[in-house]
Amino acid sequence: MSLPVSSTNAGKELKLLHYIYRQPNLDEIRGHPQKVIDLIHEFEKDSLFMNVGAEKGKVVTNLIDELKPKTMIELGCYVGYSAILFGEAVRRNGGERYLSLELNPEFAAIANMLVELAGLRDFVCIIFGRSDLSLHKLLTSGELKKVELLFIDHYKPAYTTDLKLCEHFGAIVPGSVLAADNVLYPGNPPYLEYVRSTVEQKREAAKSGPSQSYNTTGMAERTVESFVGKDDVPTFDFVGNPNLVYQSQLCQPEGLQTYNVGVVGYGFSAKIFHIPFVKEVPELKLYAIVQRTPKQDDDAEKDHPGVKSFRTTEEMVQDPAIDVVIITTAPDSHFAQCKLALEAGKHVVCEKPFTPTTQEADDLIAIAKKNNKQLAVFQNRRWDADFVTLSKLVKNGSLGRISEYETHFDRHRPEEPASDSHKWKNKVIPGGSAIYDLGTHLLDQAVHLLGLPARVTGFIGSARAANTSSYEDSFTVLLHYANGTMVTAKATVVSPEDEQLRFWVRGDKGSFKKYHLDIQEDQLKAGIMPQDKGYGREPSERYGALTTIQNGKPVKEVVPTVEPPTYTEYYRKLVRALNGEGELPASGAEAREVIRLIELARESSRTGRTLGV
Ligand SMILES: C[S@@+](CC[C@H](N)C(=O)[O-])C[C@H]1O[C@@H](n2cnc3c(N)ncnc32)[C@H](O)[C@@H]1O
Repeated sequence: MSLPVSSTNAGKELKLLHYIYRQPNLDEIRGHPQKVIDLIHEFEKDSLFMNVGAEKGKVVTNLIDELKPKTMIELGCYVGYSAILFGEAVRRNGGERYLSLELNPEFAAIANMLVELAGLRDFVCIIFGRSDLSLHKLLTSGELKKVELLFIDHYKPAYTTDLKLCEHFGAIVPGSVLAADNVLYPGNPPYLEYVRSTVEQKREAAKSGPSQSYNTTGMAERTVESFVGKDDVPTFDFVGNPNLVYQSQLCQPEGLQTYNVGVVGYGFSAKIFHIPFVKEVPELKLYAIVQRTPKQDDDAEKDHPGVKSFRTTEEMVQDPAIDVVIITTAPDSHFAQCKLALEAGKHVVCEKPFTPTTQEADDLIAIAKKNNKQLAVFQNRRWDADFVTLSKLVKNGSLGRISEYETHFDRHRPEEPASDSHKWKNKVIPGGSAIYDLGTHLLDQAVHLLGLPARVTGFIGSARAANTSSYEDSFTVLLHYANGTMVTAKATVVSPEDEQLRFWVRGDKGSFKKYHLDIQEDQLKAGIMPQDKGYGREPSERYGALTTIQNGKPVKEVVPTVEPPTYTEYYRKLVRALNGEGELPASGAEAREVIRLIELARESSRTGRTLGV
């Protein structure tokens, strides 16, 4: 039997280890599990870690306090967060040991060091290897006779097979308690079905014998392929003990507040940029969609059974069950739609560009305030992997003082779009044109990273030879900063390049150059969803390069694009803000500043003057 090679490399996990072990007060941390946990929380703010986390952790520590197990086992140790948190609770409750099973040798090694630092080395035992092999050894050697409390948090398809393994060896006894994470998100229908089946149902199913493969029904492809290769099979084929009866209880972390979401519009933006991400966040429930004219092959009701369907926003906002309204219609409708939703007492997420004018943005901000509702704007490109990578380089000083920040959104589409094209993106409407469409992304990123400039110069127009509609398809905007930094934000439709330049940022210590637009939009268009394997991850041939001067000579190194939290982070952050636990992912007030810069750039372009902000 071969040991599957884990596909995860432990880059950020190793950085976590360095971060913790480089703390100047290491001696004060040593022997204090909670201090190690706090440092893990502190470090993981910027990246995505797989820890069970504080809220769900509390559900399990409450169980430990109640059950006081002598031995507790967990499947899936990762870097040891739960082993430290739960190990300490088991020890505090008079327990004897905590066994933690982990497949990935790097994670197991990191966890060992953190457990040691937490002072739990003699209590928590991390067993490296795949869980079925480790469990088999523990059960057949007699080392583990019965399961008191089992925390299941590893490879989702193995939840049921590992449980059956324990059942087979008689380790599940009356009083055994299983705590399984992630059964709702990302979801584990076969496990839930198994523990909720009656004895009769299980006996019936057992007649066909062991399945010899994992049951992955209802699981996302990324879930099935994570940690192990997609062809992985369980090592043992046990039917388990169909005579056992489980009491199944769903434990939501205390205070898990959920929000019903209504989406206005059912076009590209709703389908690609909002609904898939709303569905990724457990606290958000896709509740309703406004689609003015459903068609045979384009019907929200059919695509999302069980989700309410409305024809108008007016009707939808009357539904008292809706908490958050997402506006995905064309920009010239944003003001009216946002106003309607805010005045009906809903929180609002407005697609970018926020509004055609600063005046409308200010009015909406005031309406939100008056109604005591949150108003956010979907500046999702703050979570582009390349922008997150660049931001890290700027913030950690790799580039030194930034003198030039060049940011592009160029394509080669020199032909004028057909006049019957229905896309607002090719029409002359308030809030239309490239500067509103693409400029909002580029300018928002620049302001998010560097702050507001002192002055603006704009050149806005069409790069196409034929432009009968007068649609402004291209722009160059210069942002002049008080400290001398110059931002050049450009988008054009005439750029016959094989690789389009995305960022070129130069400072007195280094220069970062990157080609290609972030991969998420293309993946979404190709049907690759946030839960799919590889979503958001940039292939290495698209990585950017950092050039620094060493010994008087330029030295170039490839900078791997970070694994981004993806656009899902926008909605996670929104939930935290709605819970009163942080800032909005991008507020109306922040988006208003971008609209102001656009207005100034347009005026500058019209008058040929550079304007103060
Ligand atoms: C969600 S993480 C566990 C998080 C951890 N319980 C915590 O809260 O800190 C899942 C872990 O399970 C490990 N894993 C996946 N499949 C496994 C298997 N078959 N046996 C043992 N560990 C496995 C992965 O390498 C990963 O580290």
